[in-house]
Amino acid sequence: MKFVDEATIDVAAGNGGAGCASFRREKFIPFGGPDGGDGGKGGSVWAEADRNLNTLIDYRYARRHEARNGEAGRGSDCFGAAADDIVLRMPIGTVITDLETESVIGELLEPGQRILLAKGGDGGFGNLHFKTSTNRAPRQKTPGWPGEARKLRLELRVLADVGLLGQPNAGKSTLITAISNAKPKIADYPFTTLHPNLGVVRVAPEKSFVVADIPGLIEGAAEGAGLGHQFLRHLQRTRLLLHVVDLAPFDPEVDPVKEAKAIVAELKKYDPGLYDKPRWLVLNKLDMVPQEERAARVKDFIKRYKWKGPVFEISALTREGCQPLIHAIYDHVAAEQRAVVEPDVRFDPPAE
Ligand SMILES: Nc1nc2c(ncn2[C@@H]2O[C@H](COP(=O)(O)OP(=O)(O)OP(=O)(O)O)[C@@H](O)[C@H]2O)c(=O)[nH]1
Repeated sequence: MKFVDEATIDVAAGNGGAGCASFRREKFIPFGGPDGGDGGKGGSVWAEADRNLNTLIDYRYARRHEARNGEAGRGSDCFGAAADDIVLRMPIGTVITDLETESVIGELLEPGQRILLAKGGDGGFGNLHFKTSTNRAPRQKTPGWPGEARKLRLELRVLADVGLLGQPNAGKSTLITAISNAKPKIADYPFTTLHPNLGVVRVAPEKSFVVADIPGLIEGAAEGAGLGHQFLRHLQRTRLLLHVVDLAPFDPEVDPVKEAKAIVAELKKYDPGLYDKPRWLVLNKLDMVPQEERAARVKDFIKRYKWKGPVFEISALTREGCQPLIHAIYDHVAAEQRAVVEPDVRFDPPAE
């Protein structure tokens, strides 16, 4: 799966229709007044977020999108018809940038959200418009205004619902592979995650969420040493962070509590927004801990780490404990989604 999906398109709104200069010409009315109508407005071009789309691929082929011009005004007080707007449907997470000014026009974040890409030109004035008490037979009319035209870059930032945080080698890639459709590169040496791994986790046919690795978030990342900068942006809408901890480090000198604290300190320094997200602890590699020692090891970790939030004990390798984890994640993500959608639902208080 390609992480960033991009396309460049041209959009052109319609021009406004020209105003008309005309005079009433009727039998028995010798000096009919002006009756030239205004031109119609040109169609505008909009982007609209559609939750059923997940790629910009169509825009790599269909690159030019033009709305129609407004109709010209006519005599007999006829105003030109406005042209219809056109609406380009795009996936949620699309960022739209004006290529000429390099400024971001907007980002589609919620289903149904619309962003104006190019405004249709207003219609010109017909001579009807210029009639005054002193000039009863104006011949003026104005052409329609031109519609806006722009060259745009569309960039899809996949918005992960869940971000994975953890020291290199904690088992993040293995966990993503265990629970999702992603096939990240896994190696038993640190820093294998050079690209963010993304996976769709399907809990049931219509129930899924997106999980993403947060790569290279290592000590020093906040100063720019890590690889995470670019990608952390994509995690801004993440609803939950899973902090994956290697509970059975290969090197006995390594203390998982210290490691965990270091990562979280880094996160706080780098991105307070992400730091404030709900965070769950995922204690990994339990298959490496003898059965009889597990409970004590987990208890000791939680106590020394002073952790009060949710804890999951898993082995990403054997997949033990992964099912309860993904169901809990789904419930959390779905509840948060409802919370986002709910303000749209009107609630009428009962009549007194
Ligand atoms: N025994 C055991 N080994 C695991 C488990 N999860 C991961 N590993 C191993 O730990 C090593 C590192 O795992 P990765 O999934 O690559 O770790 P990561 O956190 O993605 O590491 P980076 O990509 O370097 O950030 C690999 O050799 C995995 O096979 C587990 O639950 N049990």
